[in-house]
Amino acid sequence: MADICEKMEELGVIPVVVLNDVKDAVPLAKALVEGGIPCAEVTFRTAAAEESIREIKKAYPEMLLIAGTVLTTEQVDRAVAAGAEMIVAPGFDPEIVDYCLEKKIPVCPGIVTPSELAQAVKRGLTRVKFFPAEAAGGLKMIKAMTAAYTNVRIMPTGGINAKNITEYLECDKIFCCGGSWMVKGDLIKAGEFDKIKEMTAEAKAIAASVR
Ligand SMILES: O=C(O)C(=O)C[C@H](O)[C@H](O)COP(=O)(O)O
Repeated sequence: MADICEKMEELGVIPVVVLNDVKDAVPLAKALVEGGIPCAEVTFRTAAAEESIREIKKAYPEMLLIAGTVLTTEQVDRAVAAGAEMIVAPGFDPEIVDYCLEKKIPVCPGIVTPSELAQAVKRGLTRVKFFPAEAAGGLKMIKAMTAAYTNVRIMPTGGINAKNITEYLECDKIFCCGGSWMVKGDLIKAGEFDKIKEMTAEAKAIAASVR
């Protein structure tokens, strides 16, 4: 878990991807790698997620692949078997978190409130996702909450973009940010992988300028 979180911190930005068609998986991965962010959180919002992770892992074994929107333990197993190295979810589901901890699968659940954060801390987690970040109080909320839970660092996701990511990354309570702005569904659908590469490189440059 520590190695993966370290990698995430180095990257600064985790692209959150929704893939509707497996054929887009490798071109998208290529754009991310060439743009300088060899990482993707592939969300289990679509049926293509599992196979997409498998295809990307085959083509780019060095990429850090995270499974997102994992809502069942069955999806945990499928994601890991396909090559995902970490499980992420939008919310805190004790069943999924405990399942991952028991199987020693790195897990980064979503939290929004101190009560949810307390559940994570109780289980020994020191890295959590804060989702939906902007809608749930953004940086102000993160700073207030982590003042009480000093050992925890946060990955805000939801509403983060090239304009507001700098202020998030400047906060030492934040280890990285998740976001979909550089891998938007319409760009993938239109096959605009050059544009994705360009926006990924821009995201990478912003993160590098802060860290
Ligand atoms: O599905 C998950 O595991 C999530 O936590 C949700 C995603 O991370 C956000 O939907 C990305 O948010 P945007 O960058 O605003 O598009």
